[in-house]
Amino acid sequence: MLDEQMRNILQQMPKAELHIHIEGSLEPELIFALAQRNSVSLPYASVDELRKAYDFTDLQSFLDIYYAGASVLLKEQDFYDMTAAYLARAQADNVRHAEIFFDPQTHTARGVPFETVINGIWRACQDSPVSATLIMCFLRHLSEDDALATLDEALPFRDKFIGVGLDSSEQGHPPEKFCRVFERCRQLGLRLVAHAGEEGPPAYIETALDLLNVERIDHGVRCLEDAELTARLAREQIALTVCPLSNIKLRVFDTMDEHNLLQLLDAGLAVTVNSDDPAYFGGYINDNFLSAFDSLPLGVEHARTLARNSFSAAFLEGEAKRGYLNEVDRFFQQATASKD
Ligand SMILES: Nc1ncnc2[nH]cnc12
Ligand SMILES: [Zn+2]
Repeated sequence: MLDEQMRNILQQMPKAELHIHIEGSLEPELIFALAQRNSVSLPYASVDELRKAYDFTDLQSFLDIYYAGASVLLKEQDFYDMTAAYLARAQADNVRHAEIFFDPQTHTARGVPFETVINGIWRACQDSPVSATLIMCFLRHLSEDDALATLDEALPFRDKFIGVGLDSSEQGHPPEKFCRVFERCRQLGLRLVAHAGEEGPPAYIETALDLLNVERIDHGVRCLEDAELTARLAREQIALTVCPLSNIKLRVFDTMDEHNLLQLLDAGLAVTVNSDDPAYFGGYINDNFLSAFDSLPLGVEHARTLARNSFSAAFLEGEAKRGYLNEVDRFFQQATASKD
């Protein structure tokens, strides 16, 4: 059991969230409200029935329901409301900065214009006291040509997103499928990340680094299966955006006691803790911290490291980054002062 002081530290420490799919923050209540507002019919009779369907066996079983949930998003205001709800929840968890993924192809394939998606999400970010930037993800189960066409559609809005990522079904869709589009993005000065080593093998982490030139790996927990790769990730301080509750819900690990978060930290990796798809996986970022610290032998020093890592790995300007890191250091000085 976590003691009161540790709970308070985890909840109150300033933190950045670097792995959150905005469509994965769509709570069942909002799905039903938007379905009614937009006259979309859902294959579930009630919020409770929908929630009961959140019993996943792997990544694909989740993605099927996640894409169905996103079908209620049609108007710019829908994207605004979803993003505003996430940012309010993040603020309550003392998130100071969020780098938010969005999946435009999920919406443009249904006939929703790209500008509707990005303008709604972006406007909510502008209106929030939480610092928030956007990372556009390409769906890896679709073709690279589709990703290239999406990039073309996105370019008129280049000032509204800072980077690109790669998500959706990992197995059978290796990073190298997207070499050309990532190279174009690199030349455009976009920051690069990719999901790798969630369900896919450690080799996908290597190719994401070497062939896509990504700067951070989303998930990456399977890296420990390859000692050389682990040593490289530690040496180069490549950040891993780990999502503990997601990994349990999608059965990457059977239970939180078996999660490898502590081994990753002990290997000297630049680990961060994040929520992934909080509406589907049983909690927001603080729930992820609380659950992991409750089940694993992690203490105050680990919390400090994870809070610092979240800002160090963020795509922030030097001065802003130093400001947040100082805030973390002051927080931990005060939080631990009473014990000295
Ligand atoms: N955990 C995850 N892995 C891959 N694609 C995703 N899209 C939303 N959540 C995802
Ligand atoms: Zn993810």
